[in-house]
Amino acid sequence: MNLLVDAGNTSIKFALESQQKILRVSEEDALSQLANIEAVIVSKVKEYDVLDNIKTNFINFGKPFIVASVSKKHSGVTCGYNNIKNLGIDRWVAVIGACRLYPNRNLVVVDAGTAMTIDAIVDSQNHLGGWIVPGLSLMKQSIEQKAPLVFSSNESAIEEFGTDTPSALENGCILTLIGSIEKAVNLLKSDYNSQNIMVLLTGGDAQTLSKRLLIEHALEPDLIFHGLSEYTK
Ligand SMILES: Nc1ncnc2c1ncn2[C@@H]1O[C@H](COP(=O)(O)OP(=O)(O)O)[C@@H](O)[C@H]1O
Ligand SMILES: CC(C)(COP(=O)(O)O)[C@@H](O)C(=O)NCCC(=O)O
Ligand SMILES: [K+]
Repeated sequence: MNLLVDAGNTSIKFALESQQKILRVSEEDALSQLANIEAVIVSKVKEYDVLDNIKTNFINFGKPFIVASVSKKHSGVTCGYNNIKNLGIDRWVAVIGACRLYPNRNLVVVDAGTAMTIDAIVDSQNHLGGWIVPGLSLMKQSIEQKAPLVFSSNESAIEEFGTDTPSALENGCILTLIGSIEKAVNLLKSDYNSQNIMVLLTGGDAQTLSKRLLIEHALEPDLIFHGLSEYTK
């Protein structure tokens, strides 16, 4: 059994993996299982103290603690970045996970976390690159911080055109994110002659976006973990 870790900019998530089967667990449960873990594989875009503790524990017992990194090619997928070192590892493992789960589709991989990232993959192995935009919370917070008259509420209505400030803000930000996903799909169709496109949504705001995305898509909350499990081979 392996421990997979997704250390994002907002939160750190854990999963246990055995023979490619993935089970999400709490930090507490992950730590309580350490003695039974053979290897730890980590995607991190930010440092967390708990990771240092796990690493020390693992190294003391002579067990592998693997920090995943981007390579030009992994599991048959070619990285589209010119300088691969600059691509976020969370994006790269999500791309690898997506290609594993949907080997016969052209893909738009959306990780709606602190930032929302979009990555395009054609011919099930050719990563073209992508976009980084502010995530939903960040987008709303940044306007609220700079414009004192703009405020949000937990009760804003779902509507196309907002009829009060919280609703205008919430719907504007969500539909901005939706618009960029649709733009990526349209670009793949028009400029890359791609058919058979699948949009995959992961990250903390995946469900919120799913409700407003009218084109074919799938929720894949464990995409990063599926990608990390390719690093155990
Ligand atoms: N209960 C929640 N706690 C924190 N963030 C949440 C919650 N529900 C939705 N979100 C949204 O999810 C985002 C974080 O998603 P996540 O995938 O964990 O990000 P990251 O991978 O960057 O750590 C937040 O920016 C916020 O917009
Ligand atoms: C774009 C990101 C901040 C997204 O991080 P997240 O929102 O998932 O925490 C992360 O993938 C990152 O730091 N990327 C490095 C820059 C790049 O991918 O080009
Ligand atoms: K993200």
